[in-house]
Amino acid sequence: MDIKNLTFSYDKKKPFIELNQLTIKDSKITTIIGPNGSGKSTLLGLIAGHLKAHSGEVLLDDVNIHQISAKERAKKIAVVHQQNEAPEHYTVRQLVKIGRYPYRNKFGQNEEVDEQIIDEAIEAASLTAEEERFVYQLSGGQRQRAWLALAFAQQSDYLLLDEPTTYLDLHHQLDLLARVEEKNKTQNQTIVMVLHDLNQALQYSDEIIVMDGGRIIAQGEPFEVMTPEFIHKVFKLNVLFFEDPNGVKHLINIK
Ligand SMILES: Nc1ncnc2c1ncn2[C@@H]1O[C@H](COP(=O)(O)OP(=O)(O)OP(=O)(O)O)[C@@H](O)[C@H]1O
Repeated sequence: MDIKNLTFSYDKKKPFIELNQLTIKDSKITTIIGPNGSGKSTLLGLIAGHLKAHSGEVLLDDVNIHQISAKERAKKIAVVHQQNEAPEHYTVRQLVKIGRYPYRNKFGQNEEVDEQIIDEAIEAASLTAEEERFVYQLSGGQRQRAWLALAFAQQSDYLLLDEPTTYLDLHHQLDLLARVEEKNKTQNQTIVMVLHDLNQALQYSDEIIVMDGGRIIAQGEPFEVMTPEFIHKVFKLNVLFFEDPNGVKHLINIK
């Protein structure tokens, strides 16, 4: 995915997002970090094709994203938002089935294949025991995983996740990230996610994009980009690296 000369603003007077050039690497996990209001969700909305740039373009295989029909786009890009409104009285399975709609055509659909893909998506999100429950009956964490299962069922090239761990306890945060990582590793799905937790960004990403004031101020491998000096500059945090007994480095906050 390539982004060229992109500008976007919520109020027409002054561009908020201004990006000259950005390439999202295929089959990698890219995480967007940055302070509140820096434009992370807006960038994700532009990449997803939910927002229209004022100038410039988002290219998928050299085709402008807005020239791709909504149905074709849904085969290429799946999005899980921070808050997702489930249709009332849908069971988990019915919700996940929505992920197969883009594959319907005038000849119908191969129901058997679809059912198998839905089974796998529900399994990958660890919701098999919940599949006949109504979505409104689920806990916040289970609900988030139901949306993830829907996105898995889309079998898209790209999976975009906007702060997917926000409503989850730590165990479920790590569980969700592990499931996403598994999809990336086993199916080469390109992942673009927004995370607030800097350690999670460090541990789960191949590439980091740092935003501030609507611009990308750094991009690269996590440990190259996220130095204590840089984190202090962007997030006004005093941090240092701590190496755990397994040799994994973590950022810790100091006074
Ligand atoms: N629908 C909207 N209409 C008008 N302004 C908006 C809209 N959505 C976001 N903004 C503004 O655009 C700016 C960037 O918002 P955005 O949600 O992209 O930031 P973010 O980096 O994702 O923030 P956070 O970390 O708080 O989620 C903010 O100043 C916000 O108030």
